Amino acid sequence: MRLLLIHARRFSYEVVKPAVEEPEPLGEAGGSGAFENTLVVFTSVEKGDDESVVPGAVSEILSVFNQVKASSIVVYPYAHLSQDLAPPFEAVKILGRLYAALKEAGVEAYKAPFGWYKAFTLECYGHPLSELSRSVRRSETGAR
Ligand SMILES: C[C@@H](O)[C@H](N)C(=O)N[C@H]1[C@@H](O)[C@H](n2cnc3c(N)ncnc32)O[C@@H]1CO
Repeated sequence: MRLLLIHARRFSYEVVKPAVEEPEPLGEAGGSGAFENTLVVFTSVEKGDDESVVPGAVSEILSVFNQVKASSIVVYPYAHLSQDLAPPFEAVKILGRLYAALKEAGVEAYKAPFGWYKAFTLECYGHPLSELSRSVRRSETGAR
C-alpha cells in the first residue's frame, strides 16, 4: 500500500464520472466534500495487499495526524502511486477497512468515493511535515 499524506488548509473534491465498471455508490456526501485543516491520504492499494496492511497504515497515518494537528482525515482512493495496483474489487475492500479502522480509532475520518474520476482542489500548508509518503507492507505472519 502506498500513501501520500498532504496536510491541507483546504481540500475539496467533486466526482466527474465513473472510472470503473462498478464505482462505489455515492453516499450521503453526494459525491463531493470540502474540508479545512485536514490530512488528505491519497492511497494506492497494491497487488498482494490484504487486511494485514491496515494496522500499519493506521499507525503511520495517526502519527502524522497527531504531529500536524489536523482536525480530520480524508481517505482518498488514488490509483497513481504505484505501478503494481490491486484490482478494484480487492482495493475497495481494503480501503473500506482502512476507513473503518481510522473511525474506530476515534478520529474524524471521511472517505472519498471509490472508482470515480474526481476533480479536486488542494491547498497544502507547505510546512515541513505537510507532504509525506509512506509504503506499508502486509505483515508476513498475516497478524492483524
Ligand atoms: C482517476 C483519478 O481521478 C481518481 N483519483 C482515481 O484514482 N480513481 C481510481 C480509484 O478511485 C479507484 N481505484 C482502482 N484501483 C485502485 C487501487 N488499486 N487503489 C486505489 N484506488 C483504486 O478506481 C479509480 C480508477 O482507477
